[in-house]
Amino acid sequence: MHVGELLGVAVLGAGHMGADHIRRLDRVVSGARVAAVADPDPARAKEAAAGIDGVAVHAEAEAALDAPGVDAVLIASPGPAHEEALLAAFARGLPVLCEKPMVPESAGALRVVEAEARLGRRLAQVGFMRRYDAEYRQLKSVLDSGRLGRPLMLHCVHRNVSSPPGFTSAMLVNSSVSHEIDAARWLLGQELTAVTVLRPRSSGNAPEGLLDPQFVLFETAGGALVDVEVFVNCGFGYQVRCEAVCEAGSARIGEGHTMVVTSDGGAREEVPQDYLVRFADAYDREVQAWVDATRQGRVTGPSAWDGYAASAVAEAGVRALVSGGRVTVELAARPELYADDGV
Ligand SMILES: NC(=O)C1=CN([C@@H]2O[C@H](COP(=O)(O)OP(=O)(O)OC[C@H]3O[C@@H](n4cnc5c(N)ncnc54)[C@H](O)[C@@H]3O)[C@@H](O)[C@H]2O)C=CC1
Ligand SMILES: O=C1[C@@H](O)[C@H](O)[C@@H](O)[C@H](O)[C@H]1O
Repeated sequence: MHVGELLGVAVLGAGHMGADHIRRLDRVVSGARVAAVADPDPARAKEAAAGIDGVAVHAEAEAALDAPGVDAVLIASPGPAHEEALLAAFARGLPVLCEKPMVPESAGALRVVEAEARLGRRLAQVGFMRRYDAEYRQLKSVLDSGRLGRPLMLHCVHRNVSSPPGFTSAMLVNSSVSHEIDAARWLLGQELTAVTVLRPRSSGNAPEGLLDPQFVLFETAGGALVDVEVFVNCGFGYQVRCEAVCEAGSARIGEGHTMVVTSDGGAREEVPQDYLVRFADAYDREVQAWVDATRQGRVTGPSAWDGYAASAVAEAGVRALVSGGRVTVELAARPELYADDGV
């Protein structure tokens, strides 16, 4: 692309997240345009691309990458399709914003890291949008300032109203808790080294056979503990909370984002119903930051290494869920390309 031109983005996957990112690229962020959309479901792709000028609609991801005017890729297909899409983008030298989990299995995530390391330059950013959320950023800056002392524990809550069809017990860890894994690594600046998953009695509102809720406990390289209550069929709202307990104080986020409605002699707090509402501003900032950096030829934000580390920790978590025991996290050697990642 030339200076001043809009960044032409191919969006792979036009489901919940893909359609929302297409709307965002088309109407919210500046400096970009949707150049192509790919989805094996042609009706979804056409509906998401409706009304956008000059967009090419394809059933195949690679055809969208090769469409005229494509300078970059946003991957919003299901996790198992990400590795192939990332490698195809790398083969074309295209910068990528890839929704989490980067690749659900750590072996595939490591292949992506190795492919990018062979290129010798970063092309991928992973969609851990909490790093762009105002409350999370405030928490990070309080922890980084040192005024609360050393962090000892993070207590986290991650609740969804209901899980989508096909959601498995493993996905509570490798899809939902992948956000807490990245947030904890980023907030604490420490790797997560071991995982234990406890399984209380499943909610009667969870689909048959789904282990929901779960209680996940991480140990960190610096001796802190991170606990996460994950409950994806809580039925009442989308709640994401995090409290950092430090040597000289604590800081808590996730109580906001509610509207208080007063009527009929009472007051009622309304809770957002999904992530598209709770994290709307974070997604906007994430995609704007990606577009801005990409237009300047830079790659910022969570890296492929962060994506790999999250997958390796989540994989240990799934093993802990199955075994009921404590599982240690094994990470590969970090390539030089990611030496400055901050964790
Ligand atoms: N950052 C966040 O908070 C969130 C991230 N996600 C992530 O976004 C991704 C997509 O999730 P959803 O939109 O909820 O799923 P979805 O099921 O609503 O949509 C996925 C779409 O991808 C299409 N698809 C399947 N294989 C494909 C391929 N090879 N190439 C292109 N398109 C393909 C499907 O036909 C479908 O339209 C996942 O990685 C998920 O983990 C999802 C929800 C929130
Ligand atoms: O990433 C997300 C979904 O894939 C996941 O299924 C949800 O549990 C999370 O809340 C959402 O942010």
